[in-house]
Amino acid sequence: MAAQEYARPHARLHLAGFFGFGPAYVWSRAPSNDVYYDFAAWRRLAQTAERGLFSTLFLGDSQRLREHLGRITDHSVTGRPDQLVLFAHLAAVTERIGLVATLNTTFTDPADLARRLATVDVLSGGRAGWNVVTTDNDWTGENFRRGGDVGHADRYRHAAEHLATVEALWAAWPDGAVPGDDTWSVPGALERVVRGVRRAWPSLPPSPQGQPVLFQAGESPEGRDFAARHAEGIFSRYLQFDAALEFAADLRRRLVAAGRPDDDLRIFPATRIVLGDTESDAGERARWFRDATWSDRRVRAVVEAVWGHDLTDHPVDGPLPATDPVVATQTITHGVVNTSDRPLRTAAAWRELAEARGFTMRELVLHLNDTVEFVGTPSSVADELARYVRAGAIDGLNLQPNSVPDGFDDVVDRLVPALQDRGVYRTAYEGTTLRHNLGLRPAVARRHAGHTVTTREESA
Ligand SMILES: Cc1cc2nc3c(=O)[nH]c(=O)nc-3n(C[C@H](O)[C@H](O)[C@H](O)COP(=O)(O)O)c2cc1C
Repeated sequence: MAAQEYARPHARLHLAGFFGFGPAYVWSRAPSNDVYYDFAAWRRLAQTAERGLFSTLFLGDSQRLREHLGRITDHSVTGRPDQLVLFAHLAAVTERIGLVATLNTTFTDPADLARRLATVDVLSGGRAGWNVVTTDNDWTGENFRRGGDVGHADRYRHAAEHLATVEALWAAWPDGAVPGDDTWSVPGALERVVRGVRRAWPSLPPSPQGQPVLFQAGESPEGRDFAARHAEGIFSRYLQFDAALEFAADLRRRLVAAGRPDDDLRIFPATRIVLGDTESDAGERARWFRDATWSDRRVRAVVEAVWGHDLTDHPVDGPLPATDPVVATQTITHGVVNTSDRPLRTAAAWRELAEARGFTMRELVLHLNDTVEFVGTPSSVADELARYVRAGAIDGLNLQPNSVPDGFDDVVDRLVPALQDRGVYRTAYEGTTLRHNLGLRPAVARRHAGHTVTTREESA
């Protein structure tokens, strides 16, 4: 496609330093798992990302250790530091990069979350973001007073109410009002937020970006509509080119239906990038990362999660087990990657696929976990990313480092200059806030003068 034929010939790519929790080379081959709790490693990653003019850091969340066959497992990252505490530290050693935390609306309290997020936003000079998730499992719920699972529709209803309260609290402190100033201390200057029969008061003034930037992650029609109504960014799963284009078009339609401009939201799927001196060098590195990520033990764990019992003696380079899954012990609450609540059906589908394609157990698991990655020379990867961005398929990437703590080095040193040469990447931060650097308008909830502060009429 010639440059002038693109839907957005002048669009620019945003990079986000992302840390997921699936099976990953990054944690399995790091000098030790302790690197996840080592501040020096986080600082190095954050400062490298900022040197590479990344728009933001972006952390996923999981609030409970995972289980496999009834026992705590280390097949995925074990434990995660509290994101806002980590970001408070990282804000002190960075200047411009954004700090987007994934926090759920199902198990948190709005006033508490509003205050903690506003604290990071104010202390970082307006660099905070909130990836609003609903968290869809009861094994996370077990760690919270609210407990258990909440049905899908209820989760989104609850999320809308939670978010409305948080935004009302953020908006209730008048812009420019300073403690000590007469306009601030007079009764009624600070607005009270009424939520049901309860009252809440704001804790902090707004940061230079007004309020944290809102992201959303959830892909059902309800999730997409929630994003179209409230969010300014979305963490998506769609990266195959046509699927990404279709997803973007669907979201733009929903934005317009929600009364917003169709360029009001940034789309960030997650991926990895593997660079090499030649295409074949890059391909070899990608295969090496894949093999290092998918140890025999991890391959077996994916199958065990469906079959429901230990398969230690089953060779991973042979066919799937001939026996059927042990149905009774397998439920979605086990919380291991790829868990299924319909083991017999999943096993039948996997067998059919493996037989049709002649897959061993390992080949099947690799096939099922095959995600779109950008593998090539800096120049070929930059060309491909420019195509995605200019066609309007994506706005940014949640980029997983391939190793810790040096995982962003080659992207920053080799890919970023190639993207800049093509005019598809910034050469300096445009501003000091995350909102400014993502090219966003004021938050949806703050657009209209005299925005609503009261989320529900106070009952008598
Ligand atoms: C790309 C993506 C990333 C997500 N990341 C998280 C996460 O880090 N933590 C979390 O608790 N839930 C996460 N979720 C779960 C969602 O918040 C939501 O509960 C789930 O996707 C079910 O909603 P849906 O049917 O609208 O997709 C993620 C969902 C998607 C699609």
